[in-house]
Amino acid sequence: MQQAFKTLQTAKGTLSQRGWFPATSGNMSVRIKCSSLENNQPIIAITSSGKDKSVHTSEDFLLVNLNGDLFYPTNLKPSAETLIHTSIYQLIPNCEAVFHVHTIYNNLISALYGDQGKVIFMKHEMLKAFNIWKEDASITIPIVENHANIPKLAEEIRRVIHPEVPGVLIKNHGIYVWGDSDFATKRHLEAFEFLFEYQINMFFLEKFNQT
Ligand SMILES: CSCCC(=O)C(=O)COP(=O)(O)O
Ligand SMILES: [Zn+2]
Repeated sequence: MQQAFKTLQTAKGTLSQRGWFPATSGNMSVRIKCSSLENNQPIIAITSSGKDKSVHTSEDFLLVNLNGDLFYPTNLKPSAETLIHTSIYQLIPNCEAVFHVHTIYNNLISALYGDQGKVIFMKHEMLKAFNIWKEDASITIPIVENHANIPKLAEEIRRVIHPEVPGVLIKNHGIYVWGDSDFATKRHLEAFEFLFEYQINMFFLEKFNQT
């Protein structure tokens, strides 16, 4: 448990320094290795709800099972989006960590391509960060509508995610990213954000050249 909280704290510090958790947005979780805590059922460590992620406190993380039931410490409130995390762990084999951030670039991409329900990136060296090494490499990231109702949003996400692509965009909200370790999840998130920033800059460059 202590190791999981430490892992989350380190990643939270790194990503918050980049401004990827504005206005208390975002949340993170990792799977707990020693799951003997409650009848061997899978357990995740997840961020508390509504915290300033740039500040470290003793109340930043807690433990829930894959039904989202809180069991340690019981005085804290888990992320409002816990159901999205637990859905991803349930559906994606080998998922060990899930990070969610709201950035300007992932919001712009979701707004630009949301109506198509997906955005495709092709022939970028950065696709190797997703272990795609083919000459004609591409990745298709699903985009779902945002819903204030989290069970409805989680259901939308469950409908589109699959093991080949470790992320899903939520329109005008943010991105959920996962991997088979916290290291892989961070690498996937950085690669997605790189591609989004590239695409938005390319979009405006092309517009500028047309004028
Ligand atoms: C301004 S943040 C709105 C809620 C949200 O989308 C989010 O990612 C943070 O929710 P949490 O309960 O995990 O703090
Ligand atoms: Zn969010």
